[in-house]
Amino acid sequence: MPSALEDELFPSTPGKFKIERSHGMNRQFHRCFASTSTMFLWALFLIALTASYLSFQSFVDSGSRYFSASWGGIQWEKQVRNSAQIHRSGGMSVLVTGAAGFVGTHVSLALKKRGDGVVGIDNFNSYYDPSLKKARRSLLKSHGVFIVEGDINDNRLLDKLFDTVAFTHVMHLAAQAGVRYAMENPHSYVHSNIAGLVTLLEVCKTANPQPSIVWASSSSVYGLNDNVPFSESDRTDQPASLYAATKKAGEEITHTYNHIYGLSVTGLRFFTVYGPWGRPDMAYFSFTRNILQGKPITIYRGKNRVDLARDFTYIDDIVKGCLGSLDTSGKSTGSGGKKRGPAPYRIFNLGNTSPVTVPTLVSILERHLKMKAKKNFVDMPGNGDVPFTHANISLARREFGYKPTTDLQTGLKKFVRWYLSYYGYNHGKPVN
Ligand SMILES: O=C(O)[C@H]1O[C@H](OP(=O)(O)OP(=O)(O)OC[C@H]2O[C@@H](n3ccc(=O)[nH]c3=O)[C@H](O)[C@@H]2O)[C@H](O)[C@@H](O)[C@H]1O
Repeated sequence: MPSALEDELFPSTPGKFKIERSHGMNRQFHRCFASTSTMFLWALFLIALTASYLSFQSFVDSGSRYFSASWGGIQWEKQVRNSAQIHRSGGMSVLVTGAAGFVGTHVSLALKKRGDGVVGIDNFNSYYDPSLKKARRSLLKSHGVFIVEGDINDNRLLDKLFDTVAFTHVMHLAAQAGVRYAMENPHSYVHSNIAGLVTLLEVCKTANPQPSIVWASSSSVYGLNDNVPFSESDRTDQPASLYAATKKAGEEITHTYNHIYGLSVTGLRFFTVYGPWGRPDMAYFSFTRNILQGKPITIYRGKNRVDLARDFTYIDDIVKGCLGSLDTSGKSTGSGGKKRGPAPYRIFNLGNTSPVTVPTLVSILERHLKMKAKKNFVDMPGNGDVPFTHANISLARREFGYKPTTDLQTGLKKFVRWYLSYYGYNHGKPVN
């Protein structure tokens, strides 16, 4: 039996076996052997502990995934199928991504109203106030459109949706929007506009039947192009923001899937879309809020104090363009993940064809709100903005009769009416 002194000198805790005094070889050999076997036992113990920890973790992971999943189950499938039901002859069943977004809500509603089946998907992220997205969801729900809460990067969810419904079309509007925010959070653009897009295309390519895809590109792809008005054939290889670069990448990525897998693809270059239920991060929206609250607004100016201008496009015109694109999209040709023949690949500008300067936008808002703005003019910071946009829309006009009919004056009047009915005059002001 080892003595207490021995215990003190040769503690049994592995890793602490340091003391080697004047003991004989025999004893050292004995200790060494003893420590090796102890260490071996400890190693075994640690391996067993790690293994059981890992399997526990994976159990917890899959368990929490199962329990926290907001989709799946008989009731859920029933809601998806009901929402996707077509109520007109020759109608389509459309999966709308970003359905709780600005354009997504309007397009979903228009499709549903004319008798098409619509299922939405949206991740309800907090890029801007999610309560506005939830209000849009309620609006859609009241018209029989169900929005699944989930991310387009979740291929299991997308597979499940395609297992549940044979979607004829995908209207892909989910994206990280905003030109200037790309400097703050670049990875969110890669996550949604690139990784999410690829995940969606991977699912579409293997779906049977393959859906036709219409998706939101952006006027920002024209970047530093200064041919006016912007035509689809103009160069788009000089993006001025990461947002624009990810949208341009989307055009190339969708081309690849069209080329290899026979997916029918239509990319729509939207020009600064505005209107009721719009995006609070956009200038017309935040200007309205600030004017009503008596707060100053910042108006960017270009080189040599030239006013910036945008081809502001009213949401109802954009919706017509989206529906026209879906109706003329042509079929995908692949099946079983294999291309069976060439499929359409199209790109269209959806703009208004009459650019308006930002100060003019502000003066229209002042008139509708019957309030003066406190204006700060600032030189355009180098944050991704371009000086002007102007769409040539002849291609969309030729293909599906696209013809915008709402000028900025009329469109902003409708926006202000909606804004005041939704938020009231006191939006953001403390109630006394
Ligand atoms: O067509 C597009 O593809 C894009 O349109 C939209 O981008 P933009 O055209 O930049 O719209 P928006 O932010 O409303 O700024 C409008 C003008 O106000 C100026 N602006 C802006 C903010 C401000 O505080 N001051 C200001 O002068 C600003 O310099 C600009 O001149 C979408 O947001 C984008 O997601 C994308 O879809």
